[in-house]
Amino acid sequence: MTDSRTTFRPRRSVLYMPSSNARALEKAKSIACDGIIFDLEDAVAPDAKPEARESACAAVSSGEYGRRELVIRINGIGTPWHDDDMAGACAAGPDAIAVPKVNSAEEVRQLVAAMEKAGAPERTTLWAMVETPVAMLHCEEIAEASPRLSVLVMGTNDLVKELYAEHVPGRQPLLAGLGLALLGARAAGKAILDGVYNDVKNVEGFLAECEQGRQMGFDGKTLIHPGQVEGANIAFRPSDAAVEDARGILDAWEQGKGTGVVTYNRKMIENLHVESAQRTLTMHDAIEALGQD
Ligand SMILES: CC(C)(COP(=O)(O)OP(=O)(O)OC[C@H]1O[C@@H](n2cnc3c(N)ncnc32)[C@H](O)[C@@H]1OP(=O)(O)O)[C@@H](O)C(=O)NCCC(=O)NCCSC(=O)C[C@H](O)C(=O)O
Ligand SMILES: [Mg+2]
Repeated sequence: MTDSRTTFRPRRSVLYMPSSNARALEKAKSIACDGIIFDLEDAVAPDAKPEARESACAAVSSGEYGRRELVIRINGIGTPWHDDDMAGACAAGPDAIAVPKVNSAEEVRQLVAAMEKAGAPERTTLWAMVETPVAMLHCEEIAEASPRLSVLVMGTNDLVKELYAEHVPGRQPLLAGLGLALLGARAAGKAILDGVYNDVKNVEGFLAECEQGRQMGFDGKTLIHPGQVEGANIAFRPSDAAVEDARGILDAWEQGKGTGVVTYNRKMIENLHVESAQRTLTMHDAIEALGQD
């Protein structure tokens, strides 16, 4: 269904919002994020869950969020709200349904079967949140369990909790998990989003984490506050220099046609660099087509 190697949808900035927060739901219509996750899980108190579910489904059906990718994060398998959330989300037909704490390929297949049984539209994909040690150790099989699964999402708060680790600059305690999840997603040809940065007032720390996430290979970052959107949009788009380099590489390759290896800016260029350059330009064009930033 979706293969991040052959299709590209910008997911630089994907903003969570509590679906119980009417002001946030309204504000998000004008926030320049690539995607919105209407949360029914951790950001919503148990008493508020039924009303939040209705609000999230109404928001998705409203057509008022423009070109943004709309995702409903339902409560996890085994919780008292899961079945009603799944039924409501499938009827609303968002771009995707995100499910927290997915731990195995079997759970992915169970979720996809539930989506089919509930009549989710074909275009609604599954996003699996990976946020436990057991998920880190099974990311490849989770990612490849179904063509309907399009995106893995890091849940770094839960992962820190489960590891008895700490949130520190540079995220050393999380690097093994982040790396395993990236390997699993890419091996299966799926997109993968980095986790959230909790300190909403710490711009420097946030931007450093965006930079790290992009360097590692994440497609974008999940966010918790509107103030984080612009930084993520810039960090995860190809820079002007990267676009110029990509064009230069393609030109140099074209001129040296048939030689198998050329140089550009004194550096060796082989077919693999040409493929990377093409990906950079595909990303650039897709972001330009959004008509913002
Ligand atoms: C973190 C917040 C609680 C901060 O809230 P607040 O102090 O009210 O922020 P501001 O006063 O600066 O808000 C300014 C305006 O922006 C709107 N706003 C705030 N956050 C959002 C948002 N996420 N989406 C849309 N709009 C938002 C406010 O309503 C203000 O609007 P206005 O009054 O009209 O000017 C808060 O930002 C927040 O609740 N964030 C989301 C929290 C959330 O969704 N958490 C769950 C997901 S994170 C997670 O669990 C990941 C994973 O599972 C893991 O394990 O890591
Ligand atoms: Mg979580």
